[in-house]
Amino acid sequence: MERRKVGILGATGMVGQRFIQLLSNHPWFEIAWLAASDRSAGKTYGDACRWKLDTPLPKHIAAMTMQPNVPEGTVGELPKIIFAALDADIARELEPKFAAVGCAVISNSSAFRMTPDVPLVVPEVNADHLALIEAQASRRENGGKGGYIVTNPNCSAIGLVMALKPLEERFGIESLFVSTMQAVSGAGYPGVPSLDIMGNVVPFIKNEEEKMQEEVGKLLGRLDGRKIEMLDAKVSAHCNRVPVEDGHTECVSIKLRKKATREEILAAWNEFLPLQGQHLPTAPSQPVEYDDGVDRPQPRLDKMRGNGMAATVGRLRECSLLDWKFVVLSHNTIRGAAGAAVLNAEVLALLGKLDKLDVAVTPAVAVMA
Ligand SMILES: NC(=O)C1=CN([C@@H]2O[C@H](COP(=O)(O)OP(=O)(O)OC[C@H]3O[C@@H](n4cnc5c(N)ncnc54)[C@H](OP(=O)(O)O)[C@@H]3O)[C@@H](O)[C@H]2O)C=CC1
Ligand SMILES: N[C@@H](CC(=O)OP(=O)(O)O)C(=O)O
Repeated sequence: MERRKVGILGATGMVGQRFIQLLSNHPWFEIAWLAASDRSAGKTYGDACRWKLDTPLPKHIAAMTMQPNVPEGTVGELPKIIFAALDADIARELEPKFAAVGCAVISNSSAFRMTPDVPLVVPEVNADHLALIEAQASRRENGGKGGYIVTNPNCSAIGLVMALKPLEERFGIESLFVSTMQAVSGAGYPGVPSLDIMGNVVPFIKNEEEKMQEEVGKLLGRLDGRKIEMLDAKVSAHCNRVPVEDGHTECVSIKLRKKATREEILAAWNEFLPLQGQHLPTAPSQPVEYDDGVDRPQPRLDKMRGNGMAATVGRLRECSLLDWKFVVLSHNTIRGAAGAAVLNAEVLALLGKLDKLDVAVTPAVAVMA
């Protein structure tokens, strides 16, 4: 099968680098276009990026020239699929420009997650919400070229909803309380100053608690025609930054609508295999893995389960305030960001939603300075 050409916007950042890592040998997608800020445009990727991952930067990627961060002016053809890893303010300005020329914009940013006609998707949880793309087709600013924006959630919300979805399906969720311990890579590069985080815990991450609370409502909400009915449950989040490199850990207490035994809850997680048989390259075979070790999950030991795409759950026990409590861990830049977006793109490919894009941009004739 010929691989589809893709671009990465924000390619030099922490999430952008994960995109490079996950897409360099992807069987369905081929990296053909890279862009970041104006500071990077015109440089080779190798010169523009401070590569921070523990696998080598592929030589052919290091040699690629960074393109301008707008659809116009690309040297050569603009790919129809753009993975975006930009700060929210920049994403708000740039992502619609790519959708308007007919690209599928697979975004990591929070800019449009709560926009009613933009799907906010974790494929194992709510792939049906991708139908909202059709609602975007009628937007005037999308220019009738079939372009659209699809988003994945906040990195802490992703691990949480993976653990919650099987419980919501079988027992219903009335309320929950979650307290996070979030890795420093979640703040991008260079991120939190070392003197603030070494030997310390910072009990504040800007807008994080609000995002977690509202995104859980949309992710576990019900698609009703062209809108999402939010989940009717109370969600309260405390978010903390801890001196961990990668992997967000979350302590959850939950009240269910229907009583459930420990065995029923474990079965719900174990039997949660919504993508089984779809053969998606990035999908973990067991999306929610329960570990019955007394002191698991731990970021150093468990973040790479399912190639960094599984959520590991442990320490299920009764809660004296609500019904049950447990711990969930997921890799924040893989499952929580780039891997989530790649999996969204794989589902879009499977659904044929990458086939009708009509990208028409006049390529620049001159090679950039
Ligand atoms: N890190 C994480 O765990 C997660 C991050 N996200 C989200 O993903 C997005 C990216 O995060 P992250 O990779 O950590 O951030 P970084 O700060 O590490 O990277 C930011 C990227 O944006 C580029 N950029 C900066 N300014 C502009 C501009 N004006 N135009 C175009 N590109 C620009 C940078 O390019 P340059 O090198 O040229 O400056 C760089 O490629 C954010 O929205 C973040 O909230 C989502 C989930 C998890
Ligand atoms: N704020 C998250 C990462 C992130 O970028 O989240 P969002 O995609 O919602 O902006 C963290 O610090 O760990």
